[in-house]
Amino acid sequence: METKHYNVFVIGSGIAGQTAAKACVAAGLTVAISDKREFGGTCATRGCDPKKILIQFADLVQHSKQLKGFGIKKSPKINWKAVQKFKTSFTKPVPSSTENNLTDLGIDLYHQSPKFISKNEVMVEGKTISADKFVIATGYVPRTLEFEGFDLLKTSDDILNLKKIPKSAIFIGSGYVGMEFCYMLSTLGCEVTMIEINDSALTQFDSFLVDKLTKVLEKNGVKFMFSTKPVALEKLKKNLKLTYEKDGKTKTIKARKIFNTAGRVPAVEKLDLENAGIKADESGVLVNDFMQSTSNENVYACGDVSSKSLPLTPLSGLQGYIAGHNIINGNSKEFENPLVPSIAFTKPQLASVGYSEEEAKSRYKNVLVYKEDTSGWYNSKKENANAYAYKIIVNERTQKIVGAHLLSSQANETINVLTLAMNEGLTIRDFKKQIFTYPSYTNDLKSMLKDED
Ligand SMILES: Cc1cc2nc3c(=O)[nH]c(=O)nc-3n(C[C@H](O)[C@H](O)[C@H](O)COP(=O)(O)OP(=O)(O)OC[C@H]3O[C@@H](n4cnc5c(N)ncnc54)[C@H](O)[C@@H]3O)c2cc1C
Ligand SMILES: NC(=O)c1ccc[n+]([C@@H]2O[C@H](COP(=O)([O-])OP(=O)(O)OC[C@H]3O[C@@H](n4cnc5c(N)ncnc54)[C@H](O)[C@@H]3O)[C@@H](O)[C@H]2O)c1
Repeated sequence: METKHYNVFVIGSGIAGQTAAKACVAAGLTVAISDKREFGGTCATRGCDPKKILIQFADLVQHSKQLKGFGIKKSPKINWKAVQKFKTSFTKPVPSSTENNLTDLGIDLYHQSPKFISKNEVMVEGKTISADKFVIATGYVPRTLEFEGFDLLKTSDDILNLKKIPKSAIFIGSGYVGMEFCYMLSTLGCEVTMIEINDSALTQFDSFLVDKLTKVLEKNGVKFMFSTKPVALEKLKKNLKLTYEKDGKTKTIKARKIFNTAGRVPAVEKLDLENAGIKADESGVLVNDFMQSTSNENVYACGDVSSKSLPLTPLSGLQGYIAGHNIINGNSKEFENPLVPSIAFTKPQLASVGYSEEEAKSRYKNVLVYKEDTSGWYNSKKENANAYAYKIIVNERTQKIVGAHLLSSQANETINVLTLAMNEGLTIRDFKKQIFTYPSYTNDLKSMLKDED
């Protein structure tokens, strides 16, 4: 049987795997990448990028709905087929351009899931491959829900490729994926029900703001069913029927489409990690601060699949860079948990960076909590916005911001300004000295940090 050797064998061609592979090949190492799906990873082909393209059309409709009666006569009619064509013009070229780019750099490509057969060997495409170092960068896959008929559930991949807006849809799980797409479909005319096992949506965000966002989506027509457990799914002629349990009762609900948005888990199943002594749990492949497996020193893991991930694109890229650096130079760069802003792309958007109020209060002796419903402010009123609010947390002793939570139509941009202020250690006074454009949402941030004196 054919055997080949590389210095570095990377599994997964998303941002994490590509970043590690490119660094290694640039340093003169022999490198290969394998992927069992199209090359390019989740973000560019079936995640962040196509999602934002589709959601901007919902934003347009939502914005025009807000201004109906103030000069807008009719909401724009969306040609979904054309929208899909536009989106596909971004996603379709990704696999071939990624493959061409990697090949041009001198990286060998494999198109299958490799399986570890020993500590330093995998089997892929019928070949035994040995490598000095392996990089596992396989990302996340949707969580499998263990109930009868679960295989009828669709995932975010299917939402992104919908041929038409369904008449009705049920989402199971109100995290980032569920909330973004339930906002999109409900705005574009779909009758949406959200089923969530927890007692609220987006539990990783501030509840003062999540409650407001939930109310906005309810106004959009979304029916939220919290503390509800799906237990079985059945196909009818036109619809799907979901059986669920709530308050000790078992009931059913029907819809044209039912989406599994109940979270994503590390993609390690197919790799036979045990043959290489690589340890993984529900957090992913267990790694130390050098992104190196804690149980096999020949192996690094980065991006969503690593146990140190916060599953977001910028962090996955950073971890890929650190893994690559440490393979080339020996373990010398540590992953230091940077401040990571995150955002749910609804309208209004919900963004967050740093500590929650509870975390800040447990960490610092005295904290100042700036919190307000700002729907009466000019920026909100001028677009007849459906909600505008914030919570900013400051360490009273240092007068520095330690957490910021924003609900606004521009939160995806303004959260970055606060991230910069936090990273640079600006005090409230320093921040308020800045001159920003007017009238802008960034300028509002200064008013949110009210003067104490
Ligand atoms: C719908 C959606 C929207 C998102 N929106 C955002 C957003 O707005 N902002 C943001 O920051 N993040 C967003 N994310 C998260 C973001 O996409 C991920 O954090 C990021 O893509 C992770 O990069 P990665 O390189 O670690 O993994 P991925 O990009 O997932 O790459 C992993 C690759 O490994 C391959 N693979 C898996 N198993 C195997 C195997 N056994 N053998 C070979 N190859 C394998 C996969 O096919 C894939 O190509 C979103 C995710 C989803 C699903
Ligand atoms: N805008 C963004 O940055 C963005 C967008 C999409 C995804 N992502 C990344 O992808 C990751 C995964 O996102 P996600 O939305 O898939 O997961 P998530 O973990 O954010 O949300 C999953 C939700 O499903 C619920 N749930 C779990 N099991 C359930 C069940 N049996 N029945 C009903 N509800 C159930 C959970 O309580 C939770 O509210 C996120 O952590 C995020 O980092 C980011």
